[in-house]
Amino acid sequence: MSGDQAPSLAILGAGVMGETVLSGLIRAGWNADRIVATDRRPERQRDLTERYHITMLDNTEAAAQADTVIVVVKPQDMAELLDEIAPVLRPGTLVVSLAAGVDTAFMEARLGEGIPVIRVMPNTPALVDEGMFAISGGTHSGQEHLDHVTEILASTGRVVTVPERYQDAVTAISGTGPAYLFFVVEAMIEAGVHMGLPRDVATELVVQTMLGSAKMIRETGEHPTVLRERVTSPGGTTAAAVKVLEDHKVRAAFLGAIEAARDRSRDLATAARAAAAEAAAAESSPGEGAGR
Ligand SMILES: NC(=O)C1=CN([C@@H]2O[C@H](COP(=O)(O)OP(=O)(O)OC[C@H]3O[C@@H](n4cnc5c(N)ncnc54)[C@H](O)[C@@H]3O)[C@@H](O)[C@H]2O)C=CC1
Ligand SMILES: O=C(O)[C@@H]1CCC=N1
Repeated sequence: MSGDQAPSLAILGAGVMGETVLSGLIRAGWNADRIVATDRRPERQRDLTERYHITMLDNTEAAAQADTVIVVVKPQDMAELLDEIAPVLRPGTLVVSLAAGVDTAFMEARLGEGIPVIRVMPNTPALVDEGMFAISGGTHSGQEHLDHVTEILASTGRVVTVPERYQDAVTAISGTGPAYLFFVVEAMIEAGVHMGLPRDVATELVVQTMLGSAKMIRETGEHPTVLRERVTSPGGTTAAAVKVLEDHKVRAAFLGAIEAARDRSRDLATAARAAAAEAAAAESSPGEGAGR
């Protein structure tokens, strides 16, 4: 899809997640000349240029040049950004959104006919090349677009294609998931410190236990319940600990938390549409919003 000419990829809104993708591409050997990025904060522009030697442009310049445009702003900022770049996109430019809640129908409506779009839910472990990406195509995108995005993202993690109706659940599981696991790690380290372990020792114990457990689930292919039962000696320490977790309904709390994330992802779609409607209303009566 992309030719030899630079640049072939633009990252619009290079905050936490935009930089995660950018740094992964650079680590994977992408020439910095093939990537341009944008951010509305000048200090962020300077910082990224210094660290990655990429060219920072404004949104329309970047979108007009690239074959693939990755949009990574907050859902509420998406309408404004898509409206800004829509007039300058060349036919066939692929637009890829990494935003929670923003669906392909919303993007297609703003970008117009003939612009293929792909929706992606990434996660931050892509920063260490262990990301999880779930991708879904829109009405004007085909297998070649999914393959192209898979190839780009596979340099920093695993990529699965899912029907778009799964994306809110995916957002709640793998998009938000690192935060749940960091939360558990924080709690375990605090417990170690509480019991008198030096913080660095507690951290090392917890992090290696997390990594080893994840690797064990993947490499043995065993169900996590079986693995947990193997740690649980009758009448032992694990049984005592798990009883306290069950007494505090920690499993139910996880289910509730993950459903709340799924629901919030749905709300973000509504918020993105509301922001778009508000912007349209302000444009049709420019005096109204003044002074806010
Ligand atoms: N942080 C995470 O773990 C994940 C984030 N996402 C999605 O990624 C998107 C970005 O999230 P973060 O990177 O966490 O937020 P962030 O706030 O770090 O990054 C957004 C960046 O976009 C810039 N920006 C905003 N409007 C702009 C515009 N019109 N033109 C150019 N730049 C603009 C901001 O200055 C900021 O640097 C969100 O839609 C979020 O749902 C998805 C999965 C995981
Ligand atoms: O918290 C958020 O809204 C974003 C989307 C998934 C992870 N972070």
